[in-house]
Parts: sequence; structure tokens; C-alpha cells
Amino acid sequence: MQRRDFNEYKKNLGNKAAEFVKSGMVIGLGTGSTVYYFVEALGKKVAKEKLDIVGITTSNKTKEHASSLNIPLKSLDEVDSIDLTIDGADEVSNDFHGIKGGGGALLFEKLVASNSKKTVWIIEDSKRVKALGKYPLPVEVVKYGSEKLFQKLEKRGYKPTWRLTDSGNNFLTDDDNYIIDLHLRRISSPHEFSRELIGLVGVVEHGLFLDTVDTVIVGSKGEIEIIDTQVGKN
Ligand SMILES: O=C(CO)[C@H](O)[C@H](O)COP(=O)(O)O
Repeated sequence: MQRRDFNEYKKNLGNKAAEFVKSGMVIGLGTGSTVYYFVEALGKKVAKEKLDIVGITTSNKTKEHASSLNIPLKSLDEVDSIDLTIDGADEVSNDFHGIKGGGGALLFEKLVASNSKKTVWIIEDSKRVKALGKYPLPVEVVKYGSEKLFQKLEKRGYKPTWRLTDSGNNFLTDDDNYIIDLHLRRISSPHEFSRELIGLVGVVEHGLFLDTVDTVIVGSKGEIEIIDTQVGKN
């Protein structure tokens, strides 16, 4: 697919997600190149319709972008709860679990999602998979002792690599931690694996987002599909 088409997909997804936002809402603003278009659309909507909303950002990048569009912002601790969060994802399984953190914002994204009444992911169709794991799973770790943790993950066969910047330094998250990416191919028991990772001393958070999403908006071949993941769950 040409880059221009790809951006067109993302733009359509961003515009569609903006339709979910109503005046009076507290909105979680995710991170990434798809959410970029959502924030653009939201900025226009706030200006045009004089929407009374508050945004809660998941990264410094999104914060700068939303501020530049005059979207009113607060921090997570300044609000009681979030009505709706719009975010992207790197992989979404058939049973609607996800891998996130390709942009390195997984910790704040998970904090925002876990305080949201409703979470919507906007993704391009190619991100849908049968089982999670083809996309490298990001694990955010504290710097101290991270080499030891890396070795432990290596011994367990999880094929870790350090997330690096273009200049070859360790990538730093907004919370000043490192990221280790695990190259697993297939995660057969995501809940079990989530517990295992979070049980390792030094792990701050990982990119498995399980039982998180309520609606997935999928862009494919110029069409947009809206999937309610809660259908039949109650
Ligand atoms: O989790 C994320 C950032 O930490 C993003 O939501 C995810 O990487 C998808 O990004 P994009 O829309 O650019 O493909």
C-alpha cells in the first residue's frame, strides 16, 4: 500500500473516532501516528463546535500536539474518571486483546485506559491477528538492574532486544525508563504471560493490553468497520 493511502486510512479513522466525542466528556488521548489524525480532527471539532471537553494525554508528544490545537488538557489525577479514550494499537487478536507500546507510551496509555469508562482503538486492518505475538512485545523497565533483567528474559527464551534511538542510545520513555522488546512470535496464554512479566522485579509495565478495549474501529480498503467487542459478553 502506498504511504499516501496509508495516511488516508489513518485520517479516516481519526475522523470517525472524533464522532464519538460529545460535549462535556473527559477524553483520553492516545499516542501514535493514527491517533495523530484523531487529535487533529478533535482540535477542529473543539474550535468549530465550541465543544466543552477535557483531554488527558498519554505522552509528551500527544500533549504538545493537543496543546498546539488549543484542546483543554488536565492530568489524570485532576479528573474523577475518563469517559472515553481513543488510542491506536500495534496488534489486536480475534478475541480483542492487544499489544501496544510501539511508540513507547505503554505505561501512560495503560494508566489512562484503566481509568476510562470506555476505550476505543483505531487500527488499520493489517493489525488484526489470530493470536498475539508477531509484533515485538514492549516491556518498560527501570534502568537500575536492567541488564540483569535482560539476561533473565534471554534465559527464558523470550529473545529480548533493547529499544534504541536512531543514534544508538537506549530509548527513554516519558517516565525515564528503558524498553526491552520481546520477540515471541506467538503468545499462547496472554493472561498468564502478563502475570509472569509483571511479577519480575524491575518491570514497570508491559504492552499486553488485555480485556481493555470496548470498540475497535478498523480501516480496510477505504471502508470503516466498527466492532463492539462487548457484544455477547454479559
Ligand atoms: O501503543 C502505541 C504507542 O505507544 C500506539 O498506539 C501504537 O504503537 C500504534 O501506533 P500507530 O498508530 O502509529 O501505528
